[in-house]
Amino acid sequence: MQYVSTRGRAPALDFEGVTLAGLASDGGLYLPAEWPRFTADEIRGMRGLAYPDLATRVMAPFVAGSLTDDELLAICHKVYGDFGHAAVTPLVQLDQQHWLLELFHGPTLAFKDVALQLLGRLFETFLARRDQRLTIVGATSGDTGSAAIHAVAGLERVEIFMLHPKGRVSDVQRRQMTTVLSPNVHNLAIEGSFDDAQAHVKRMFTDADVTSVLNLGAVNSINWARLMAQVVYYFASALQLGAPDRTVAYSVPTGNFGDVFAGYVAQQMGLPIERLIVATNINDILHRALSQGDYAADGVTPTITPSMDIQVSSNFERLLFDAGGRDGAALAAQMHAFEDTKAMHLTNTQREGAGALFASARADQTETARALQWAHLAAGQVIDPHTGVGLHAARALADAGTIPAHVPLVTLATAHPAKFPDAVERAVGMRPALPARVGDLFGREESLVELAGDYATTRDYVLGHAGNA
Ligand SMILES: Cc1ncc(COP(=O)(O)O)c(C=O)c1O
Ligand SMILES: N[C@@H](CCOP(=O)(O)O)C(=O)O
Repeated sequence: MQYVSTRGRAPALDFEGVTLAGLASDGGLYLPAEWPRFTADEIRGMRGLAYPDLATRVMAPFVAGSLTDDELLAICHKVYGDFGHAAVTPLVQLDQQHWLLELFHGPTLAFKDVALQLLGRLFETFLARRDQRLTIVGATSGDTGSAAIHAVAGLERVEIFMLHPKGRVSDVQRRQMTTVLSPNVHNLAIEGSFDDAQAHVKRMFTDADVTSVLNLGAVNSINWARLMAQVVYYFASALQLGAPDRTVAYSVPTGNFGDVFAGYVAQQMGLPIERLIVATNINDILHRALSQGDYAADGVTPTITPSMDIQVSSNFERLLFDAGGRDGAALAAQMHAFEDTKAMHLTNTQREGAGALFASARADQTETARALQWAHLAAGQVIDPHTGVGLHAARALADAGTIPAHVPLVTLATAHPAKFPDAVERAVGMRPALPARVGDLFGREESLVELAGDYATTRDYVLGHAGNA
């Protein structure tokens, strides 16, 4: 399998190459040159497979040429054998139509573990093959950071610098990052928003002062391998609900557009997905883009769903490229104009390409709290606020008839409620306890460095400290 950049100028790479490269050298994001497709019979043949076997079946076409099926299967067994639930990503029924897909049974209690645990193993495998080291720079609004740190802490060939917006992640999220005291882990709290942190990270990949001395790698969803691993749970859940003989709809709490783009990939591969609902909080650039065609970032407002406090949404570029006819040069011009003005209009082709599959909705804080209350009272489930955004959108679009009543509607439960205990307690009157597997988080020592919000400060810190692990 070969991968091409959304901006059309970086060299095509194989799976090993894109996994280690992260961002393409032209500033674009890598995508498979073409979508592998399963027939209905092939999908039917996946019914009943255990998660590691299913994961191997779904991901095999993407890794072809870089890993054999046996190598991939061995990695999947190691990774998913350690999850806290035998089903890895269990489905929970809420009522006749609504389901939750619990994605938080990994080590750091968020959906990010499903992909990042795998990515850590892939880094190990490919770096050993090449006898290389990797310096990872990443940005997090709370969950990617801890999942990535847990995936690479202690790895001999990898060092990680993780940027988070100072004071804008929950205490549990921060401690899950800063209490990992491994010498190859650096936590940087920077002034500003997640968007600022993400912009610094992307800039480092195209900054010759950095790339001439460091072999940079990415753990954010700009890295294709992240999205590939997330495609699997769409297959796992849809198969349980009757696919390929029945369509299924999903509501996906969205920030960087990675998780929902993985749903788009599943549909391109032949999974019968009725609709993908893009659910945003009040930082609703994606809802505005999909409903009105205007993609305009106007500053981030902190909310009770901090992981989704994002306005510049990395993976939307992948959708604009694919749905817009895969014209790299045109997209590069569109993205450069957006970088200058922070606004762009979607073309008709892009709107039509996206409109057939995607619907969108936004939830304010009151609506989010009401969704938590409904899940608790009507279905006995305590859910996290990000999942609440998704559930609000799911119920709103089902009530409006956008999703027909006979179509099962799955909301992705992206984090464990104990990661956001204050917001959950305010909404439902009870404080969710941290599962025993995260241990004594509040009794541990923290280590982090606070930095000013400008690019040069972050870059100089990384250059000054890389290689000292
Ligand atoms: C708990 C939670 N829900 C939802 C999201 C949004 O996912 P994505 O950025 O893939 O759209 C995030 C962050 O990415 C998250 O941490
Ligand atoms: N919500 C994310 C933001 C980064 O998203 P990613 O999926 O691109 O890594 C977080 O929790 O850090």
